[in-house]
Amino acid sequence: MSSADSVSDKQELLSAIANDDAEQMSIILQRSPSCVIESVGSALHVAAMYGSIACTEHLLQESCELNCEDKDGHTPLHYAAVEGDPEILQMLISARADLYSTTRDTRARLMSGGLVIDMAGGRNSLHLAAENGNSEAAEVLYRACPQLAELEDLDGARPRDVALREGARAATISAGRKAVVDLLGAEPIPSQEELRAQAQADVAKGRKRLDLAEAAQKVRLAEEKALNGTPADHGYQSRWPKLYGLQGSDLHSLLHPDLVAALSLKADARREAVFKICEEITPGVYAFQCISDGTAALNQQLLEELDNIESWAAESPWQLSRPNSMNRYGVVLQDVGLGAIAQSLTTAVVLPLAAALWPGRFSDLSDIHAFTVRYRENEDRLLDTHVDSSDVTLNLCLGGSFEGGDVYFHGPAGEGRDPMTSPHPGGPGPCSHCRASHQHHSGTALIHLGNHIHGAHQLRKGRRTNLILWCRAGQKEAALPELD
Ligand SMILES: O=C(O)CCC(=O)C(=O)O
Ligand SMILES: [Fe+2]
Repeated sequence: MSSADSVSDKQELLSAIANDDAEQMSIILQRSPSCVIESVGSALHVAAMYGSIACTEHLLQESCELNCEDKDGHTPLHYAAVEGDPEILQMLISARADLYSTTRDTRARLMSGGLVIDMAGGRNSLHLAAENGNSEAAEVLYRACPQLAELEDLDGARPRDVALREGARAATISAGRKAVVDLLGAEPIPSQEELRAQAQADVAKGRKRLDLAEAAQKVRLAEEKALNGTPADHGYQSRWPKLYGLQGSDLHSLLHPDLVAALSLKADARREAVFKICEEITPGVYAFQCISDGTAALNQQLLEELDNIESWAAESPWQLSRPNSMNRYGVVLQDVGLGAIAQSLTTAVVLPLAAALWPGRFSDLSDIHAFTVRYRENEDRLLDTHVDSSDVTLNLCLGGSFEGGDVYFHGPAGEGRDPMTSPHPGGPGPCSHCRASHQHHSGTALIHLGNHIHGAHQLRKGRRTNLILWCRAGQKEAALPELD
């Protein structure tokens, strides 16, 4: 199957399941039996997530793999518990889904579409129903297996504790969580302050575990990359050598004059000027002209340099690795020796803009993951709905000639019921969760918070390359996020 087929099959499969059209779903699955949605998992995951009864029934009759895991280790039963549809849960339980399967500690580091950035590990489906205040779902699970209520997650919390602690993050405990708490035990409920302190401690513990795992992973990767070296270490001749040592001060002559003028002002005046040059396309997402178009503009140079590296790499034993699992045709800037650009752009543009747009929130953005994404026919052509593993993301269009491929934004994760787990139904057609979309042009950029749910529509024609900077605060303790 060509990658173009797989893109449209994936889209059609999603739409069919979202509409609970079992007949259409089965036609697509017959045509592309291995059609999976990378950010979600199998067709059964999607059916569980959308509460699609006919599709779930059909898949179970076809004896699909009941306990298969998505790439973060979640089973369809987990999805059903998070979404809270009691009927779907009952169907999965009757089909003998594994009730004891638990979540892994998950950090959506690799642009995975999906759940919150740090997810506590060791949670069973009753924990997940409790966490989300899905009382009917909790009841179905508890009746099927009372033992689940006694099991602890990796932070030592049982499902009832999770409902209480999650509830403590909001001003008042929701009716759903309260019903779960009452269902799962009669012991006295600790005060809001105590619960909040426990929730805070759990978040800190979980973050520490994930930080350690991630640090170990970083060391392994850095060792691998050091062995591999950069293209220059292997005799690569650069097309634009100046790019490799680019400093913040060099950028001033390369960025759009209005941006440079705004950023050179002091605090209040800067804030005012920043709001003038940034268009807020939906609350918290801003578009602005970052680089003036023209020949030999910074974005053009970078594009040419990356193309040059790629052509050279094709003929060389040097290994070009890709940025993450959702981007098969991009490049990590650091790997090719271009880390200085990311550093300079962050210091000269991202940090001052973020400080002006989200006052008091960012004083440090020193942890940077910079990479490109490229879409074109017969390669990747879209990006599934996801959140970034960043505090702030800069997305700069380097150029190319293309049609389509707009970026769309749902709401921020954790706000209301915007479906972090739900993929976009496909194409730029109506999507009830979409709040805005942005058409890229060479030199324009978006700046947004990493946890704003978003994705990229399918590119219809041509080729587009964007530079993405995922910027995070160094080691600063982040506050417990408010829920509800
Ligand atoms: O523009 C794109 O294709 C990628 C969009 C994205 O994921 C982002 O802005 O973080
Ligand atoms: Fe993104």
